[in-house]
Amino acid sequence: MSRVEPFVKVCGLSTAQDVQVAVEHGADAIGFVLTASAREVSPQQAARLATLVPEGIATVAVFHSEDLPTVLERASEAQVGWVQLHGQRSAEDVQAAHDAGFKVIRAVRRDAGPEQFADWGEDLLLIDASVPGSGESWDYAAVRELASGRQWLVAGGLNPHNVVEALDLSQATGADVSSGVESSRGVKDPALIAQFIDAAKGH
Ligand SMILES: O=C(O)c1ccccc1N[C@@H]1O[C@H](COP(=O)(O)O)[C@@H](O)[C@H]1O
Repeated sequence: MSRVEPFVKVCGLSTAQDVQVAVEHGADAIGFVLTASAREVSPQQAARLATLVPEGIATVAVFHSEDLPTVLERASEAQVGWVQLHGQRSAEDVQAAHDAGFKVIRAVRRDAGPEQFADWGEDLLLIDASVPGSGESWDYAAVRELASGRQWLVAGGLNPHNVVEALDLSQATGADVSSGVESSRGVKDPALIAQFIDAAKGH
């Protein structure tokens, strides 16, 4: 039985080689972490890396607890098309990012209250482990009902070996990875990036 090809985002990239591998293997989105993290890059670094990403592949600036004006300022400097908002957010934040010309991934924790899974106008919902970027896996089937009918990405503890099962269990639209394609914390492994995308896309 054929299945729709999932949307694949690879996050926390900081080198040209990693971006090129992700692009060549068919990633749909490339994430640059612009918040405190082992993967943090400056908006200027992100802007340089974003020039390597062809049109049609989303460039995403990832934020945690920064307020919206800071998010918008840094994302503009990084010249990305999307922002990914973790932390305490509101529908007004999503609207403000849209008004500034960005598409929005709104991230919620897998154990968030049901109101967090409602449609706040975001372009994609992302359902993640309790601590984003920690490599922590979870019961990917648990939010299937809550997220049913939404366009959403499953994240948290994914790697080339479990991504297909996670997509099947969760019925998510796509998958997002960081730790699972690293050789050590914050250091991406190009071979793992390629394996992850190939596995997710069924190549
Ligand atoms: O990757 C980070 O360091 C990070 C920091 C702050 C907010 C989000 C972050 N990454 C997101 O976390 C998941 C990936 O988690 P994992 O490492 O694969 O378990 C993904 O949504 C990233 O965009």
